[in-house]
Amino acid sequence: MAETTTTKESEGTAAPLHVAMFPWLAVGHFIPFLRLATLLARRGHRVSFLSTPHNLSKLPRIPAHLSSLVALVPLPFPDTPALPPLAQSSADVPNRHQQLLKPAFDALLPALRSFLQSSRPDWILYDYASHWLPALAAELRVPHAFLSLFAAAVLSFFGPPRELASGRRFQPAGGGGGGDFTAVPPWIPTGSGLAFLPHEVARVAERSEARVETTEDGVRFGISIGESDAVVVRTCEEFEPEWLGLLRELYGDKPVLPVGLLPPTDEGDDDESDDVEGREIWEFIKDWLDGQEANSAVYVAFGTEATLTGAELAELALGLEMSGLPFFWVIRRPPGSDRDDGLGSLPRGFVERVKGRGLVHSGWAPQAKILRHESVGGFLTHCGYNSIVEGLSLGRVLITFPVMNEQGLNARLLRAKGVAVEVPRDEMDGSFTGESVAGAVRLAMVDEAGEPARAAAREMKGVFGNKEKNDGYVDEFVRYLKEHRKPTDKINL
Ligand SMILES: O=c1ccn([C@@H]2O[C@H](COP(=O)(O)OP(=O)(O)O[C@H]3O[C@H](CO)[C@@H](O)[C@H](O)[C@H]3O)[C@@H](O)[C@H]2O)c(=O)[nH]1
Repeated sequence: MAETTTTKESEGTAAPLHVAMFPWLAVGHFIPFLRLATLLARRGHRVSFLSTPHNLSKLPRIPAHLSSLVALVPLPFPDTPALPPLAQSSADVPNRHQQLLKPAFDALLPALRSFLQSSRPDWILYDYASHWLPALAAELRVPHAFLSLFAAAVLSFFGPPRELASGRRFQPAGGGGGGDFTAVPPWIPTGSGLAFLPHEVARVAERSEARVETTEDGVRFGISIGESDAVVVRTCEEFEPEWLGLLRELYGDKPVLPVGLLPPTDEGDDDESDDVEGREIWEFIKDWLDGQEANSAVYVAFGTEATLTGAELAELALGLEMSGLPFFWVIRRPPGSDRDDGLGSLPRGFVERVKGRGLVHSGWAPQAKILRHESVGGFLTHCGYNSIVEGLSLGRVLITFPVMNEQGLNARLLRAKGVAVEVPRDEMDGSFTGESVAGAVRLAMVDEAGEPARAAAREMKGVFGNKEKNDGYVDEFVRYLKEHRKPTDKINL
């Protein structure tokens, strides 16, 4: 085939970029990708945000004045009879069936290829799961960067990309692999304590129950990192200097670029509640928050993927009741069930007993807005990275209750940074008592012994919530993208 070389209209560092973004099928991934999309659009760059139609229809609103710069590009979701209708993201699928989404995600490759061939973006930013994307982008000569929604400490824990891509890192240590996730790996300082607890590993293993023939996550990670042109990490030098340093050593020549923490802004970029129902929910919550004293209430939420067992919900409820403190608790509706509001496991009479002091909400709640309310002092969280960023960007002390994925590592990182109090649990089976919840909540929120954690969390606001610093990282990232875009565009005819 003949190859012609054309000069791009956009050539030169002054011209705006066209950046494609392709997140994994998870709400906790759409939100930060979209936040970065908005930040690029604010700087005059064009973004193509690629996902499946149902996921795109549920994204938070893009500010009206930027919407012409952010194109939502639908990629048809393949027919997957094993999944419930319209289940196109991890929030719609129970944990044990999560892996069913992977083959469906992989089947988006041909549509992505067509998009890249016809649109020829300057860059594509992709997530950990599309291990096939770097080869595709390289073939089409599209610069491609892996956008890590995981902290540098977490990436460091998983180790060098070659080891990950070989599949050895995620194999049990006894079977010849390096995968004892409960041990601090040899390339990490032992004193860091960065490792999973046995019960956290068991929760992750639940996923294998569905027995889906698909590339395992470690391999996806390894190839996504190893074959990228650059690794972009949602973090900053001020929060993770030691881990960014180690990551650069582990990744060799690969550029490692911190993009800042991508916190929610108070400029309405994350305003999900522009529909009537959303506005009503917020009014209701705000009324309750307005009635609490400043810094007094605990916000309790576990993200979009974790489903707690009935026993865990019941014990948490007892703990919140025993703490004697005001709380606002968001309970997620179990995926795949229209009628179950998730409240059935709460102890009998609990809602009435805590009435006035504690409020339980079933379903979606505007988390970023709630955390911004001055009544909220602390956040009992599953340690999803978005929740951590949102809480610390407002200086809220964290009470950690990791459930799955990398959340255990996040909890260890927060403990090392001194900004959190972890709910004590049995290391082997994860069990805990209401007393341990109440103790952790009171320590974080009111006890004198918890003041250092509260002070450290307040201080983190200056890092996580620092607009100027975070903007600086995005500016630096944009500069890199501009400097490393392809000056000419080769088109195969
Ligand atoms: O009722 C809700 C529920 C969630 N959110 C928002 O949804 C996001 C949830 O993100 P996160 O806190 O990270 O939780 P998950 O979506 O459960 O997190 C998944 O994605 C994260 C980022 O990769 C990982 O750290 C987690 O382990 C993984 O479970 C946040 O922006 C929340 O503000 C709401 O606004 N309202």
